[in-house]
Amino acid sequence: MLMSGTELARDIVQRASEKAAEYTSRTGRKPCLATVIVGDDPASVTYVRMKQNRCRKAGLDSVHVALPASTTTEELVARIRALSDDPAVHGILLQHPVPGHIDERSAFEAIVPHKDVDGVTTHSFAAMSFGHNEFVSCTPGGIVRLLDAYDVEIAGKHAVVIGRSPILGKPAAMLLLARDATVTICHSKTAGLAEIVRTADIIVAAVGRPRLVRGGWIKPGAVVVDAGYNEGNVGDVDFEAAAHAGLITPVPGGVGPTTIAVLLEQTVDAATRQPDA
Ligand SMILES: NC(=O)C1=CN([C@@H]2O[C@H](COP(=O)(O)OP(=O)(O)OC[C@H]3O[C@@H](n4cnc5c(N)ncnc54)[C@H](OP(=O)(O)O)[C@@H]3O)[C@@H](O)[C@H]2O)C=CC1
Ligand SMILES: Nc1nc(=O)c2c([nH]1)NC[C@@H]1CN(c3ccc(C(=O)N[C@@H](CCC(=O)O)C(=O)O)cc3)C=[N+]21
Repeated sequence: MLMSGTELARDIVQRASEKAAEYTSRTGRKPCLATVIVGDDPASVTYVRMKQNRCRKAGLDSVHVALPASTTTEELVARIRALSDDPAVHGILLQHPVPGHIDERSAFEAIVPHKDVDGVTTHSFAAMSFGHNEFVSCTPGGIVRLLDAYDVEIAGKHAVVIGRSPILGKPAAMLLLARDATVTICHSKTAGLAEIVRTADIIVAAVGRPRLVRGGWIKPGAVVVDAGYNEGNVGDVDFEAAAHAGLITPVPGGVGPTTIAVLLEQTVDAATRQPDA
């Protein structure tokens, strides 16, 4: 009934850390992830710290760039370009969302594609959409890995993705489309959300509203992926009311750990592929 992200993440991280160790014995260096955060939203600071801890445990290095909320687009782009040019950095993650006055898209595009281990650039998005095997957006990539690990058939199924953010909803929809799902993307302007969700075989909740998805919206036997991660460790799905789902991810222990595992895996792959490897 439960799709355990914790278990899947353990396997992915285990393999990534073995590859990291090989890389280190070959080059004398560790794969290195740079994390960039703008402003001091406490939740974002927590996620970034979590990512750094996981890196360390798996034998990766991480460097952190913390910028004030008043940072301009130009300043942020310049910092990210510098990381793109820094041979000691193999992967770059810019924490979404950035403060509203910043052009987030320009900042993402300053990540050179071969360091885009969080899969946020236009290049990576296009590759995902065409089903090419490059860096995927970590959370959506983790979601598809979870579905595969639990033998969920995707082709021909109706997948309803709620949310269309550049790091989650939109790329999740493209990955599911590339796997031949029939995809509906819902967002804040969607009319009749409950009725649409009721027709879903696979539901991906990616909004950031605690318990937005009610039990009555879930078709019996549907597969429910709750990517929401809200204050108090609650997801976007009313978990207690979803006992009739076929499979469901818990929060915590579902999508979150898988996301970080994919991030580490892609950082190791980035290091391995870079010219000096
Ligand atoms: N576990 C993990 O690894 C990750 C978890 N998260 C979590 O997932 C959630 C979403 O994150 P993120 O994508 O970054 O959030 P954003 O705030 O960037 O995007 C939220 C999306 O939800 C849509 N939305 C808002 N309200 C409604 C509504 N009432 N009905 C339908 N759609 C709505 C918005 O629509 P519109 O576009 O119209 O504004 C938007 O597309 C958060 O809880 C976050 O913490 C995020 C990333 C990774
Ligand atoms: N560019 C970008 N990429 C992201 O991937 C990204 C981002 N921005 N902005 C913020 C969100 C949030 N996010 C989480 C990752 C892991 C957990 C996670 O592992 N949670 C644990 C709980 C951990 C705990 O609280 O102890 C779990 O669900 O089991 C949660 C949230 C990634 N995000």
